[in-house]
Amino acid sequence: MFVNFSKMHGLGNDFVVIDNVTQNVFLSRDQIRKLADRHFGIGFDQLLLVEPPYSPDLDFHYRIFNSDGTEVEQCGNGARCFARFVRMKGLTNKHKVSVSTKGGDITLYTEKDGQVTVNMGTPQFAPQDIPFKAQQSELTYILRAGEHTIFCGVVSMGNPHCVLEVDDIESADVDTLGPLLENHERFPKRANIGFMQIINREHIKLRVWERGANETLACGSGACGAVAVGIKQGKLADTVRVDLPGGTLQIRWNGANKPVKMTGPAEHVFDGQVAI
Ligand SMILES: N[C@H](CCC[C@H](N)C(=O)O)C(=O)O
Repeated sequence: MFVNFSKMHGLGNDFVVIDNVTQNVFLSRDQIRKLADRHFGIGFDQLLLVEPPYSPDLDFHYRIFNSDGTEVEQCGNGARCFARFVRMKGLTNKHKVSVSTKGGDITLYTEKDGQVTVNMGTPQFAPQDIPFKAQQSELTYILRAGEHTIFCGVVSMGNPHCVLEVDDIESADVDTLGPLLENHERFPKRANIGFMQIINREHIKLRVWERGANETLACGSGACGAVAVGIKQGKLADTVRVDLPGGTLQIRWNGANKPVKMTGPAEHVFDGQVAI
């Protein structure tokens, strides 16, 4: 069977996007892992499936698979590419697209300048909503990881995020602490690990060790989670520039039960066909 796909990226966080509205594609975990391989396959951080809506008041359903083959709840950079893909492929002519995901419904707005704004929903901090093992909700938690004592914030953007504040993003020990914390026993579904350097109240630098994908050049839900944690801790303003290794996102959150909004680019690289 041949499957048509588009290769896309959001700030270097790269995706294979498959139209599963006009195609009928089923991929096993092993097939996804093989396609994700950057030498033996196509190569991507995540694979995105565009599917028909599950209810009449939505435009599409959106499934997300990490390069390790696990299906996950949310992908912020992928959502921006999703918005561009469905218009590029003529699946819709709407500028505002409502999409259901495993982690909740999101709304995608394609701006006139080609940037995409995503309403990522309301951040969740209750331990049981992350999920995260804790007696009660705290602004900062203390975790033992190997010989390290880690102070972190924890939040769900539909998917779980652990956010550490670091003094210098370049020297942060992402390769050691990332996998240790991703697989920490207090995260029953593992977690994405954000390393945040606060430049000022309107500007942070961020690196993310992603659950199921290792460090990526950018993580949209991770940028949203880091800003939400920083605002809740009283360290950030309600609109923040987030500089990631792959580029810059603008994140806005007015607190409490308001949604987090993310604005950034979505790029199409090439179309292809792959035998599965
Ligand atoms: N690794 C994430 C999924 C992709 C998130 C990231 N690529 C984004 O832009 O939000 C997880 O397992 O929850």
